[in-house]
Amino acid sequence: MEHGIYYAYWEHEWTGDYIQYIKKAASLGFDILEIAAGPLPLYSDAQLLELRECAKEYGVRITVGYGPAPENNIASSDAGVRENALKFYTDLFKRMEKLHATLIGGALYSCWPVDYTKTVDKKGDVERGIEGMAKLGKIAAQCGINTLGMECLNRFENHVLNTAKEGVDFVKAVHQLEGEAKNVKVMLDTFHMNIEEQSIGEAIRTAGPLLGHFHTGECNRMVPGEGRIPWREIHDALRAIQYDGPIVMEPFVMPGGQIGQDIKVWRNMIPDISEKALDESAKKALYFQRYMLDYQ
Ligand SMILES: O=C(CO)[C@@H](O)[C@H](O)[C@H](O)CO
Ligand SMILES: [Mn+2]
Repeated sequence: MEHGIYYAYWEHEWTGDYIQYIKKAASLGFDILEIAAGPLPLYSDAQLLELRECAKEYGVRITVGYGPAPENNIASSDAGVRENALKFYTDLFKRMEKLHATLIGGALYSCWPVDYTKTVDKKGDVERGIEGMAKLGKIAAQCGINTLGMECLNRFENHVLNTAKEGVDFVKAVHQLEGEAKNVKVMLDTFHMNIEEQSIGEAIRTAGPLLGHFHTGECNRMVPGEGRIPWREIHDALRAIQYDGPIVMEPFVMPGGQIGQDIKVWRNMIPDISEKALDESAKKALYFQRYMLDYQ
């Protein structure tokens, strides 16, 4: 199985020197580096090529994560915003094709984190989300993107998909609407499942063959192995459904910047947050994750 890490572990902003993080991921033994989509629209073709070649040289696969800004909400009740989102993703998918990146995950069906000072229209957001993802899936397929992970998030961050069951119903509705959008898949994250699911193992089994991407982290978003997430149960469920997609750890252990604000980290989660300590902790977590989750 391929194991990865989200670059944001080391950062305070939704951007960074991805070349440096490809090298770091490789040196720590990861197969995948997940990057944030946000900065990619500002990259020149030369920069995209440089990133692609660096990943190739270091044997690291690039996957993409995105917490959509409100103006890129494909399910907005405002038709102008939906139009803008369609343009944004169409351009992003072309950039991903240049990067040879075939997977993107997150709340692509909505925006993130949701502004709950406004009244929520769940039914409307789900319906417009299905229509939007049917369009995006088809466009992404033309760019060689085989996975658009519909991340099921906890209630405090989004209201559209909170459970694996909601994710499955949503994805099936997208497939029914657009046969060429089979790349729209369910994405689960152990941190969110811990809050919303009655059984984490059952949630994974519910997603079954529709599961396309998987994030890991402890209940408080520390690296895998430092908390009380039921890793054995997860192993058994992933084996039962024969999941062979990526497993990307997404730890957040430091406050500060937009990342600290969006993830709501208000304290150092570990005593030493030096780069060296973070690297060692990631390496140990990778060893733990391979040991716990790889199955025969
Ligand atoms: O789990 C989460 C958010 O809680 C992430 O996967 C998020 O969607 C991503 O950080 C956006 O880049
Ligand atoms: Mn996640």
